[in-house]
Amino acid sequence: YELLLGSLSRSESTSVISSCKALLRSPPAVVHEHSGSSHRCALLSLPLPSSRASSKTIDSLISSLDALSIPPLLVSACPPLPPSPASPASPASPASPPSPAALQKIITSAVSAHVKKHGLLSPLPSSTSWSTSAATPAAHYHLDGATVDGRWDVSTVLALDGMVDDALRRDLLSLLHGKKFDPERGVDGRVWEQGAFSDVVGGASSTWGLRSSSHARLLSDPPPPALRELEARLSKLLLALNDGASVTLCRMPEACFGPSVPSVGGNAPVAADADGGYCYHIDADPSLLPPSPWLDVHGHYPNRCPGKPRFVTAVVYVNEAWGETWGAGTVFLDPPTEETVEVEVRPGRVVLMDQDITHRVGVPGKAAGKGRPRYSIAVKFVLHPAPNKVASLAAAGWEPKLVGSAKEKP
Ligand SMILES: O=C(O)CCC(=O)C(=O)O
Ligand SMILES: [Fe+2]
Repeated sequence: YELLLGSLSRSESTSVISSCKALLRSPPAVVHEHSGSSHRCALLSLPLPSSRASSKTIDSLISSLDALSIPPLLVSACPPLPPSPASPASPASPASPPSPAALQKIITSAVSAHVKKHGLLSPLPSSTSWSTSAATPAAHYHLDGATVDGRWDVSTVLALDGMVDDALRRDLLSLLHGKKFDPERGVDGRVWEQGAFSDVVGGASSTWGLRSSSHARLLSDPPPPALRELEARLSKLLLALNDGASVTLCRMPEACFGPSVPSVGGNAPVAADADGGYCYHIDADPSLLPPSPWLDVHGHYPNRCPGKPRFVTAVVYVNEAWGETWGAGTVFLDPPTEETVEVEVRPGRVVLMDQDITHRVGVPGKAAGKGRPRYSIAVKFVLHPAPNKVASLAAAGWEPKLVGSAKEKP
């Protein structure tokens, strides 16, 4: 049998081979290694007696690789490939490897089958009558400055007004409370429950979280029309900011984390949460993902790596009204310098942010009243860039304010 594995660096394939050696009586031969595409791979020849034995061996091989934190993409396990249509001059031996072009073709089609099977690339619609010229930047920050792989890298926070008008904001808000309920009076107990939400793994919390039935409504497929419209506006804006068709906005697929980390959430902080109810957290970091079908294709990489999907969250503040002194803005932290910036809450404001930024939900001040919640809906996306490019979140003319380590560009 031949085994085609993807997402392998040279050192990863060395580990794969030693794992195979440990599992099989005779070690596999590396038939071919290919690194000429974004899907690195190795084609290994395994001495497997039958298809039943081979699926068992392959399962344990994959588990042992998972245990080693090596993300393999098993793209095919099949009887040896026929020799490539070689030129008549080359010897037609059955052991001769397929040509790089033939191998590339096999990999490409195996990878696209895997991508399709796991819903890793489902572009969001961008058709909407909303005009991107309505979007205006209310705040724009760069944080987390660092040289990554020889490139100066910063993360972005961009607050946009004019994306969610009053009608859309009202429809989004109505996803968070029942009909005829006045959302300014406190959370709707049919939609929210206390302690259902924690923004850090294993965190205990007395804050309000969506009940699972309300959460399921937000996550429904197709999405509620208001969410669909929000996503279409975002998608249209990002296409415009990145010169047309070169980027693709998708929901963060379930195949990244499984169902325990959903792509849509709601928040309803109240003044009573001031005593440590909300913690700093990151939403996700593609360099720290657990083993998953997503990891098998994309591997680990730093967010904003050229050519790689960028993990981005959009937070929308959906209250009917919000007083200037009521606080509750989202707080963003630059860990190396501990500098923070806060984006202020305005009804309908959208905050776009890199998911690896350390941030926390803002809690309303006493002036907001004891029980008045500040509502937000947070949607997680992956933004696929053009080949070898970093997809942009802001227009060229929208000058960022540099925060903390972002000022330290060498
Ligand atoms: O509502 C906010 O201020 C931020 C929301 C957030 O960080 C989240 O839902 O992960
Ligand atoms: Fe968050």
